[in-house]
Amino acid sequence: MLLKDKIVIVTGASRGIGRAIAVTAAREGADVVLNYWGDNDAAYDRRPAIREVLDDIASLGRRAIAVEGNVAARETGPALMRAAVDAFGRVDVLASNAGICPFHAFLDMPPEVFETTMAVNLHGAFYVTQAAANQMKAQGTGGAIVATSSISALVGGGMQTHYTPTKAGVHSLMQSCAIALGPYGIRCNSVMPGTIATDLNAEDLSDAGKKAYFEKRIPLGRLGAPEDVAECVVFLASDRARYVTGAALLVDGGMFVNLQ
Ligand SMILES: NC(=O)C1=CN([C@@H]2O[C@H](COP(=O)(O)OP(=O)(O)OC[C@H]3O[C@@H](n4cnc5c(N)ncnc54)[C@H](O)[C@@H]3O)[C@@H](O)[C@H]2O)C=CC1
Ligand SMILES: C[C@H](O)[C@@H]1OC(=O)[C@H](O)[C@@H]1O
Repeated sequence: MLLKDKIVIVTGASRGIGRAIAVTAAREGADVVLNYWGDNDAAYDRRPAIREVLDDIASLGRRAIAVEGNVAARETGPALMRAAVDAFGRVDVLASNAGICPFHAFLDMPPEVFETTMAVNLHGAFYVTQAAANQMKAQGTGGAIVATSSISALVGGGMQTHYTPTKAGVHSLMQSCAIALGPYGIRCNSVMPGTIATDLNAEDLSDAGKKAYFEKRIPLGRLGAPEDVAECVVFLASDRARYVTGAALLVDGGMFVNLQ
């Protein structure tokens, strides 16, 4: 088991990639703190989603608690660490995954859409990472932080001008944190998923032509599944990746390299 008896915090764990990370970590022997934001789940009509994740983890024989909190709020990171320590005694791994992508054109982008996307995706990742790093440093046991960046850190999207800079920022955050936290034995890496079928892009991909375009562009011939990403996060969080820090792993079925 890759994460036997590790304590893992996952942000954005009620649905999609975060849910898969949480369940995969539990399958690999971890106990898990599940962060989520009910307002976001409600926007997708999925408000009880976290209950299913708690049940999945219990059925694997591992422990989990759910802690609601908007990662964009500065106090959420420290609150997550307190909850983890109260329930399980320490923090070994953070999967900083929560994110939003409200597709919108650039020229008439409402400032609140831009600012909320920055606040959740980038500021949220910063504050939760900072809180986890302080907890791990105080424990003196090292740790691993894996952020969900994106292929969008490397390439653009005309309806994602507010989103792609947050994913480049998350990638850069992990690179700089790898330097800042290496002396404490804390490794920092990111995954860069391509197009993974989740609620986040279900509406966008309901355009059959767009979905077919992606499937054609991806050498492996299919959209990603949340579990495809989760397995890579668990690897980077595990001791198998003990000499890997500051790295970014594309998990995109080969889409990025497919020029022609
Ligand atoms: N789906 C895709 O194709 C890709 C997704 N990503 C990234 O993966 C991450 C997860 O995305 P998906 O699973 O697709 O999304 P999703 O919409 O399926 O799930 C989002 C999760 O984040 C939580 N959340 C939303 N806003 C939050 C907030 N303010 N505070 C705390 N939790 C919040 C929700 O409760 C839910 O658990 C995001 O960072 C996204 O940018 C990256 C590349 C591709
Ligand atoms: C939500 C999009 O389909 C998805 O998000 C990303 O980060 C990927 O680049 C895709 O564009």
